[in-house]
Formats: sequence, structure tokens, C-alpha cells
Amino acid sequence: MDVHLDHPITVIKGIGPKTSQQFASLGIYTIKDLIEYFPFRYDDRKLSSIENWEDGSKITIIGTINSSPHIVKMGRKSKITVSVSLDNDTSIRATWFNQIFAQHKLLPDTTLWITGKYSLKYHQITVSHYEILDAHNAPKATGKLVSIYPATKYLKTEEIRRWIQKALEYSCDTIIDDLPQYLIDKYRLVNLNIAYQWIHHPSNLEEYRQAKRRLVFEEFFQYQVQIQLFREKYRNEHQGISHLYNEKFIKSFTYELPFQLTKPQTIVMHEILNDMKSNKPMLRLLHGDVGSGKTIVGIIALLANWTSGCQGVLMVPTEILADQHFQSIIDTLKHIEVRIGLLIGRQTKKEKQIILEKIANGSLDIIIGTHALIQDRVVFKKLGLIIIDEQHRFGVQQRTLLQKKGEYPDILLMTATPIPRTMAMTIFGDIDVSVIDQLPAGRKKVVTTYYSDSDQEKVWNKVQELLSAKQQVYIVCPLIEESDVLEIEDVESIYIKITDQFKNEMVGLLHGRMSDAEKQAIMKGFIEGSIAILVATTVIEVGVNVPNASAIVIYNAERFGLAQLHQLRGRVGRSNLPAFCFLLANTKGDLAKQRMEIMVSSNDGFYIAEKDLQLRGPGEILGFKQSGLPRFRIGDIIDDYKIMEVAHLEAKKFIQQYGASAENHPFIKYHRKGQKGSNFLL
Ligand SMILES: Nc1ncnc2c1ncn2[C@@H]1O[C@H](COP(=O)(O)OP(=O)(O)OP(=O)(O)O)[C@@H](O)[C@H]1O
Repeated sequence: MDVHLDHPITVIKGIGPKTSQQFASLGIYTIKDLIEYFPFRYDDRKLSSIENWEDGSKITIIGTINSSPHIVKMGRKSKITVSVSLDNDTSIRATWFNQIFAQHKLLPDTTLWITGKYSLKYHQITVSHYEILDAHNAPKATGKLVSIYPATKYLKTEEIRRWIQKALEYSCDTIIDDLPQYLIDKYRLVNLNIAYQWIHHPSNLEEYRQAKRRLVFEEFFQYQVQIQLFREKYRNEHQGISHLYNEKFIKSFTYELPFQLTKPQTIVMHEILNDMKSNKPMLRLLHGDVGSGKTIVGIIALLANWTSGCQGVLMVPTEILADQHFQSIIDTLKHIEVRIGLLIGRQTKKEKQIILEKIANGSLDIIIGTHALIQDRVVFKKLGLIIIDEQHRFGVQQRTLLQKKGEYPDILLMTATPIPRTMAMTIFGDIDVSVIDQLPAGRKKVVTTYYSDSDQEKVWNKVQELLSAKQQVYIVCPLIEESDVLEIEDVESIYIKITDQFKNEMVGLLHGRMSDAEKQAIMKGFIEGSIAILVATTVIEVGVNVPNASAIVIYNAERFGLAQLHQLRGRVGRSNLPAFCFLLANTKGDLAKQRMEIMVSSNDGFYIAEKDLQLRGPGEILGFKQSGLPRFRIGDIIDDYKIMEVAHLEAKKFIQQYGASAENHPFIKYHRKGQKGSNFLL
């Protein structure tokens, strides 16, 4: 039987219901899914010649056991040691830790491959992998670069490797390479079949590089064609709503604001209003550093939308933010008769029912909410504008579902992720991008300093001084990635310490495991000023706006990505008050010190992200990793950005050449079938 890439993995002999279920938990259903489950690293298990053995390095040898195993057991721990003679008449000691079950295999005269860490002092190898030499079969996973896959409790990397090998054997005759030939020639890409073989079993680094280059190009090109086609269609083929908004009203509203819009805010506002006026649906990304004043621009768009007789929504990622925006929008618009509603998960069934009815019969004009807005039950009378705040926190499907609740409504995505404009345009396939690149006048730089643990006294003195001046303070607890439970223990113990230290102040505690009602009560207290100190985990990271908070203390700052520290720091300096950020950091290493220095020297999100990138290596900065930029199977937007640029340009040409029929090109069609649909902006 011919096996094709879109066949289910169960066509492979040996994959039964149990294994296929285990693969399903990794999102693997078809042969293609399996083959495209790429290794995340390679273990170099090529035979190492003795002159290259260095203390502490990983080496691979072939040898024959020449002693009986010496076994030491300590409770559940164990150690097996044998002597292994090598080709050159010397011997080396080999030690296995905690592999007591191997003792029956490690018998004298057994010849085996061994990979492990070499100790010069003891002339010993600590075994991480071994394979007994089999006269009939080549070694399976040694003597070469060995691919290592993300494994699970049930599917070990060896097993995954074995099934992928089978899948490659089954399908190698039927794999069709339909990437346009001119691209293969122009970029000297290796054939798809070879790329699959090499990515799983490279003989050397060059094969790996060539395979990866081909597969990344393919992935990015296909992504670019699809999003560019989508955008073309969304913008050009569909009639959107031409908002005939009340220009005079908007003008006088902006005039009466308690502050003057900054120049970039004004420019961006006009860009958005022009899009809204046009009958093409808007699809725009509004990008601005923390605290640059994106929200007011969003509010103006919502008002314009309302004056043109449509409903508008603002969707935000957390209930804290929804509450906050709801309150502040009501406050900003208190002299206007616009009807504003809130829809969030915490509301009772009855409350929700009332809101849903009002949304459906058009008696609410602006609705602020969380994911709750996406549910089927939410039906709008006339949805004209969607604003999504912190857009990267939403999945693509969620955004699409919201968009389908209207007839090609205008869409404005807002983000503070520090990605340069041209990069955003490339990555998102020429989406329109607006940037607010200036903070409101009068904003002072947040004065940032870092302290070692032993130096904390100074920080708390300054905090006391600010509290005495009736200002408020955030205290952010260490980031503990492995465990929510530990994080809560930490935040609670810091809360007790702070309560004890500042006996005369109200201290609030906020973390992710609290109930929504508790969180809301605490946030309300902090916003209204009855709580002076807020001890919190990173739940306050995005969007929280309490202008009277003038200082933020961040524990274990060295554990955070700089982009994330910048976001956190953005919680202060949101008014004319002088603002302070105190980083409590363990800066023993040079790198940690350098990173803290960057925070001290700059308040510019782009600059910080760039520096973090340089210092920690591409793709590693938390801000980027968490930012929800589209994720790919093999390509990495940051590491492989050059390929993304090329793919972006080639996709543009491809669409020009083929027009709308581009989506029927076998290459695009084929991939679309296999596409899991998670990579798209919309
Ligand atoms: N032009 C302006 N002049 C003075 N203050 C302004 C101006 N524009 C906005 N503000 C105020 O600045 C504060 C921050 O604005 P906003 O919350 O919109 O920032 P943001 O860009 O959404 O930031 P974040 O990404 O951190 O949520 C608010 O208190 C807002 O009222």
C-alpha cells in the first residue's frame, strides 16, 4: 500500500489505538504530523578520538567490558562500574548511575557504544547513553548526531525517533515536493524528501542546516501567502462599514480632554478614523510603548463608531483589566449619553442575561469584556468596531470568532510588545501598523536602581517616604516558573513581611489563584487609594493603570526577561509624579549586572528588547517568547527572521503572479489541508 503524508499514523504497522492516542496528545494524527515533529536538539554521539577527550566534555567510545560489574546500592540510588577496554589496548572506567536494571546486560566480553561525560582525573566516563553492539544491525542511536525529541511521560524520545523513522520509510516514495521550482532553484533549497531525512538523521551539521533552511523557508512562505491572501481578501474583496461618524463631535471631545493628545496620538487617531471612514474593513495594529496612551485613542475610535450608529467592543485578556477599562471609560465618557456595558465570566447568570439582551437589542453601545464576549450567546445588533487590547494574549480562533459576530467590522489590535514596525509588518504580512512612539508630555523617566538583598534598607526607606506623601507602591514577587504553589507561598510570605514592616499602611495581596471577586475587591481598593501597598505576582503586568502609584519594587529581578521588567515598570510613571523602580537582584554574574544596567539606563521598550536579544541570544527573551508572535513548527521568528523577510517578498510576488488563484496552487492547497490553523493573526 502506498502511504501518503495525509494518511493516519495507524497505517504504520505497530501503531495501535494506545500509541495513536499518545501521539494525539502531541497533536500528531497523520504521517505528515509525525514527520513534522522535529527534533529540538541533537546529541553528538559520533565516535570521539582520544586526543579530543577533554575533562568534562561529552565523548562517545566503543569498547568491550573486561571486568564484572561492581554494584553499589544506597536506598533507591545505585551505581554500577565496569572497566572497558578500548581498541588501543587501554582501559577506561564506565559508571552508570541509577540504572540498576542494566546490571544483567553489562557483563564481561560485551562490546558496546558508550556516550557520556569524561572525567580526566578519574579516567572515567559517566554514561548517559549506551548501546550494545549487535553484529547484525547498525547502531540505532549512536555513532552519529542523534535527534532528541520533546518527549512525554508515555512517549520517550527513542520511541518517537523509531516511529518517525518508520514513517519516513513508509512514505519516502510518495512525498511530492510542490514548492514552486523557481524558488527551489533560486534559493538552492534541498528537495523535501531529503530535507525530512536530514532533519531527523543528519550525518553532519551542514546537512542539518540545509534541511532546516529548506523547511523553514517552506513554512514561512506558505504562512506568508496565506496571511497576505487573507488580508487582501479582508481589505479588498469585502465591503466593510463606511463609518460616517460625527467629525465635529469627535473634534470637540478631543478638545475637552483634560490633556492634549501627543503628536503621535493625533496622527494615529487620524489613521484609524480614515480607515473607519473607508468602506474597506480596517485591519490595523496599534503599537505603543507602555503608558504611551493607546487606550484614549481606542476610546476615540469607539466614540466615532458610536456616532455612526454602530456598537463597538473592547476585548481585554483579564477581568482586572476589563474592570479597570470599564470604570475609566465610564469616567472619561461621563458627560456623554453613550451606553456602556461590561461582560465578564464572574457575573451571575442573571446579570449576564441582562447584558446579553441589551447587546442583542442594541441598547448598549460600547461593551467591554474578556473572552466571555466570544461565546455563541453573544449576538450584536450591529457590530462596527472591535478593539483587542494586548492582542497577543488571545488565540487566533478567539479573535476570528469575535470578528464573525459582525459584517466585516473594523478591527484594531493594540499591543505593547516591543517589536519594530518593519518587523511587525513583515511578520503579519503587511498589516497596517500605527505607532505611538512618544510618551505624554511631563512624564518623567522612571528612576530605576538595583540593589542586592543586603542593601534593601535604602529601598524600604524610600518606600516609606513615598507612602508618607500619600503615594502608592507595588511590590512584585519573584517569578517562579515551575510552580504556582511555590509562587503563592512566596507572595504570601512577602505579604506578611511587608504588613509587619509597614504597620500603619493598608497592604493588599493579589495573585492568580485568588477568586475573581477577591481580585476585584483588592484592585478596587488600590485604584481608589484605600490600599497603599499592593503585593502581587506578575498578574499586574499588563495594562493596570493607577496613576497615584509612584514606585514599584521587584524581587529577584534577575529572573525576569527585560521586556517583562519594562512592562512591570510601566505600571508606574503614569502621571506627573516622579516615579521609581527598585530592582532587588542577585547580580553575582556579569550578565545579570549588565541586564540590570540596561534597565537603569533606558526607559525605551524597543531599545531594551533589542539589548536583551543581544545579551541573551535570539528568541530567548521572555517578552518575545511570551508575546504570542505567531509560532511555527520549525522556524523561529527571531532566529530565522532573514528567511521570513525573503518569504514575505516572495509571497507578495507569488500572489501578484497568480492572483486569487494562488490559494489553489498545489503547494498552498496541500499545506492548508494539513494546517492546524494556529499560526494566523486572524
Ligand atoms: N496625551 C496625554 N497626556 C497626558 N496623559 C495622557 C495622555 N494620553 C494618555 N494619558 C494618560 O496616560 C495614562 C496611560 O495611558 P494608557 O493607559 O492609555 O496607556 P497604554 O498605552 O494603554 O499603556 P499600557 O500598555 O501600559 O496599558 C492614562 O492615565 C491616560 O489617561
